[in-house]
Amino acid sequence: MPTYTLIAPAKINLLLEIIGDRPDGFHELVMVLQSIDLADIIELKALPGDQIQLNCSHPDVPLDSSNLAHRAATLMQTQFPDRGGVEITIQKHIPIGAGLAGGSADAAAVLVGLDLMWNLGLTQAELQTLGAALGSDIPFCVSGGTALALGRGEHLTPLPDPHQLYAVLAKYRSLSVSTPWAYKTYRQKFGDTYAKTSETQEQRRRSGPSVPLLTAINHQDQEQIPKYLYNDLERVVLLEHPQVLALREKFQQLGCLGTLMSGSGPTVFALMNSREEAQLLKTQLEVAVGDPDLDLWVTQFCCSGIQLQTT
Ligand SMILES: C[C@](O)(CO)[C@H](O)COP(=O)(O)OP(=O)(O)OC[C@H]1O[C@@H](n2ccc(N)nc2=O)[C@H](O)[C@@H]1O
Ligand SMILES: Nc1ncnc2c1ncn2[C@@H]1O[C@H](COP(=O)(O)OP(=O)(O)OP(=O)(O)O)[C@@H](O)[C@H]1O
Repeated sequence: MPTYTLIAPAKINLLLEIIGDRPDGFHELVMVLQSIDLADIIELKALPGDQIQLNCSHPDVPLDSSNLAHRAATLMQTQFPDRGGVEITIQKHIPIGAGLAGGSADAAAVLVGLDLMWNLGLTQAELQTLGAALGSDIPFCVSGGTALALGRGEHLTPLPDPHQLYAVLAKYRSLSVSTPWAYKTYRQKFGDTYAKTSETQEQRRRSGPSVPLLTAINHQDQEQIPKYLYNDLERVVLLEHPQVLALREKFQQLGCLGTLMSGSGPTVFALMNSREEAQLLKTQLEVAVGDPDLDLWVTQFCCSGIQLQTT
């Protein structure tokens, strides 16, 4: 049986606005999500029966049914029974608990890979619906690129890709942030400011910080885009982790187009116009911070989600 090798890009949030609560206990969001070329590699091999075997050399990645990739395989077996088992090997490159949707990207790769392996012919929308049952970032990870995400994060509208932007990523290796903790803390601190009705939630969407960013993206006004980066979760995560706030401030001092924490963090990114400028900024931050625990990457915006590796 052939091996299916899939590339699973990470995402950064160019915008994350919290509108209010939903009946299902999640938050109503406005997000602009962007795929980047930092990716996990997922290999799928058919196994007999219905066994799911998970391999990953990264010590912090669970190998049991709590792994999102494992949960994606179980979901596919439930929806499409008697198609066989699968061996999943994850080559981890996306840092864990970083705000980059590492687990979500792996789960999205398993959905796409099993669709191909079992020759199901599912549409991207069908795969995204399956993904939404597992986690709010997974639908975007299936399709990737640049997208507006509403609802819990599963209602996606593709946007023109702001091509040729580069993101320098900075994350302390020893620091991860729990997404549930970030949202729970935000609700505790700012829940009284939430829009409570569907009308007021719609008003927030039409008048919030996403408006100028979406205008700049839709008009492909490259220079304007970085000016309108916005993330509500910074209000809890940067307060809890001052060393992450310091990274954001250092990027600003060194000079970049714009800087923001991605998702629930703690990764902070800074946008630059070229790989050379991004590489220089990475080196400058390395020297300025001088902490061996700080990991840095130079990444480029990419216009796709899960891709089958053909070579
Ligand atoms: C922070 C982001 O990564 C930004 O892209 C996403 O909003 C979170 O995506 P995710 O990690 O796939 O989130 P899920 O696994 O669906 O939910 C994890 C937890 O985050 C909180 N959560 C998530 C999404 C959302 N719209 N509202 C929430 O309050 C809930 O407490 C939930 O139990
Ligand atoms: N395939 C996976 N890769 C990494 N972490 C996983 C995976 N499956 C489950 N996890 C668990 O999920 C937790 C969050 O990891 P993940 O890297 O997805 O966070 P994240 O990038 O912040 O996600 P998001 O940006 O969607 O909030 C980890 O603590 C890990 O235990």
